[in-house]
Amino acid sequence: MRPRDRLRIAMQKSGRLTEPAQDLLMRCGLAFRQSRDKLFCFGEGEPVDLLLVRDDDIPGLIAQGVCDLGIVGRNVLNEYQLTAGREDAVALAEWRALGFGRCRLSLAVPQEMDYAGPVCMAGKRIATSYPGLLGRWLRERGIDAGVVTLAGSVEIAPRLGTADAICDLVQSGGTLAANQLRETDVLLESEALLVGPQVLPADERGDLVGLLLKRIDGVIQVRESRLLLLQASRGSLEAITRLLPGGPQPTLLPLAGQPDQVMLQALCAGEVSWRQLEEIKKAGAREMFVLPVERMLA
Ligand SMILES: Nc1ncnc2c1ncn2[C@@H]1O[C@H](COP(=O)(O)OP(=O)(O)OP(=O)(O)O)[C@@H](O)[C@H]1O
Ligand SMILES: O=P(O)(O)OC[C@H]1O[C@H](OP(=O)(O)OP(=O)(O)O)[C@H](O)[C@@H]1O
Ligand SMILES: [Mg+2]
Repeated sequence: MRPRDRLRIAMQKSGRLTEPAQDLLMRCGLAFRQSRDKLFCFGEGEPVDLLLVRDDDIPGLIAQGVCDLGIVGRNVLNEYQLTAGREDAVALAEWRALGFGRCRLSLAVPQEMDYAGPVCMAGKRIATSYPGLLGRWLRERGIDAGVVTLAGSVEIAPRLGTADAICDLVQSGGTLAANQLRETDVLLESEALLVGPQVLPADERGDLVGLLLKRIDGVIQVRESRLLLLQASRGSLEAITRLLPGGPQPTLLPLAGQPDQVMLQALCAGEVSWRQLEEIKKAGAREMFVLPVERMLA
């Protein structure tokens, strides 16, 4: 493989992860110009480019050293790790969990089936696009079942009579319900991940990965953070501080000409609800503001 001085990230060309992955990279300060065929995005500021591909191809592209990082669901990464051949150049690691694309890989059976646990699957046929993950789950439980591998529309297999149960991704459960199926066991909890080689390149690309990881941490941290500002008398501070939702110690600023009054500034780890604000006000706060946080660098 020819050495590269630019970092290359693989992401899904078109699908559920495309928009949130683009949004994440944009929030990390990266901007791109897309090629005509829409398969490549050239990084305009930092030397970081994107390769736009089917999500199933992402782990292989990193393992073969074609890309340095990728954004892909844990379901796809783990399936790859269980089923790929031995041609990989590098072992893969979960560098960051990104908090979007949340779903689970579950076993589901027809609503009318008597299901008293995984042993009921012995001798049955299970349709799935995840033969590696399902096979491991069955092996761990010593269950001998048939695995029918399908590329898509797995939920329809029991109605077509080609399988007795399915193992597929579930989020709201709407697709299962629409196909008269009921979820019985969760095999894997998944979300989008930043995936990369276990050992980072020892050149400029390694430094770029370090920089990107720090920015991603900042983006993830501020995504739900709020900055709470309020005024209060020093006497009510103890009661107010007890009500503050999570986060580091608040900062106190004196108010000019009012020695017993302060302004309090607190970084809250999650949303601050109206109810919480009303409670804090009852404890003596006034002039309260809740502000979104744009950037954070620890
Ligand atoms: N219903 C869902 N809700 C949330 N996340 C999901 C859902 N279904 C799948 N995902 C996650 O999003 C990833 C991409 O899903 P998508 O349906 O776009 O993939 P795909 O059809 O395999 O796309 P591609 O054409 O790239 O192969 C999945 O691998 C999974 O991690
Ligand atoms: O529990 P739910 O909220 O219904 O989501 C689950 C469905 O979402 C995904 O399919 P998708 O909608 O991406 O269709 P596809 O697999 O045919 O691309 C997944 O394969 C399930 O079929
Ligand atoms: Mg796919």
